[in-house]
Amino acid sequence: MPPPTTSLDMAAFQASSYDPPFSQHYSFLFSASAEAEHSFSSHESRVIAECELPLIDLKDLQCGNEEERKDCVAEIANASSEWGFFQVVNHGISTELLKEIRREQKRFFHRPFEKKVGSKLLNESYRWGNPTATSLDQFSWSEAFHVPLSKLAEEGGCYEDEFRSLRELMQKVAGSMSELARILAGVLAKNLGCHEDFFAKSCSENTCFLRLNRYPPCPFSPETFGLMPHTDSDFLTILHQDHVGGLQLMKDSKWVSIKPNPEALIVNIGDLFQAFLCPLFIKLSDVAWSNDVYKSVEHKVMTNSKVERYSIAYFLCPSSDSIISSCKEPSRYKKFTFKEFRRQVQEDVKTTGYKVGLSRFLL
Ligand SMILES: C=C1C[C@]23C[C@@]1(O)CC[C@H]2[C@@]12CC[C@H](O)[C@@](C)(C(=O)O1)[C@H]2[C@@H]3C(=O)O
Ligand SMILES: O=C(O)CCC(=O)C(=O)O
Ligand SMILES: [Fe+2]
Repeated sequence: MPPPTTSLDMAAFQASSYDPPFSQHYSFLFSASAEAEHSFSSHESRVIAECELPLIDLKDLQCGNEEERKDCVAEIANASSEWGFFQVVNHGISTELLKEIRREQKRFFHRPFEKKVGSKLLNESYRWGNPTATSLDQFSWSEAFHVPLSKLAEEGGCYEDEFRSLRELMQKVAGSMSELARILAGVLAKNLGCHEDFFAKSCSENTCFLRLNRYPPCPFSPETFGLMPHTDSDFLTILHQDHVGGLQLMKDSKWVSIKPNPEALIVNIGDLFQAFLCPLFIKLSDVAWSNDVYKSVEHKVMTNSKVERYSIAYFLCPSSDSIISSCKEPSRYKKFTFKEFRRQVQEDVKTTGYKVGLSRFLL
């Protein structure tokens, strides 16, 4: 069936009972006129290069000799500065567990839409589309459960019996990803002259999130975003994408797509690590450094018209009152807390339709 091009055709597009009603609620975004006006050229995504992210084998980090360990640390630090992204194998999370949670995630998202949006499933963490979108490039053709880990631990946290297994799997995956994030953040912090356990202390189970993403097939322009371009509002993200593909990152001012690798987990630097400046009182070396050593890089997800896509993301976040960057020399950013950062992001998304992020806090 050719993709519908007018709002009339759109109504004919039969979404499944579990798909969010994107067409009905956002028809004004997809009507022919809106589409004609919207120049997708700014996010030209037709012919783009596919890249292999830097692939880092973590076995050298834990059981390699000193030389291999140092090489592994250097690979992690270099990729975080040059790409802002890398992928890791021998990360300690079993492929079987990741396959199992994708099965349960699919079963969970395939519940009727009304059930997902109406009930308190996963503590009202459900979100879909983008209610403030006024144009296609502010819209995300996806649905997600953005779950605070603190809620995952709560007994009886609005889980229906038939999804107890999903909750248990989420706890297992969150636990493993937390451990991996702590190790990687420790390596990156130490490379900045900071205590290795700085993040273990400022990011606890109560401040981090696990996000389940589903990207339904999209029958409209192949340039519709599954998730609009953004940088992550955290220190570090650990991401498992399934075999479908669609994730792209900005590299040398061009979008490049990231080839799915079922054995690997993707790691990307968030805004907070880019702005991070080790509090001087625990700076362990006189390394001359400032912020922006590691790069929080813009990325997006593109839809496809054929198959749904799933991903699961772990966000390493500090407590709301954590100070991210002091304005002491040589910081490029004024002093701000995570709470101020998130509030500014939400205000910008509401008023402009886009996240502005770190540039709001430049000195
Ligand atoms: C890490 C995150 C940043 C984000 C919320 C999220 O937890 C995952 C998606 C991100 C995104 C992408 C589109 C928008 O820019 C945004 C405001 C949103 O609604 O989801 C950002 C979020 C953010 O920066 O807070
Ligand atoms: O689904 C993906 O591959 C990326 C998701 C993402 O960027 C996010 O949840 O912040
Ligand atoms: Fe992201």
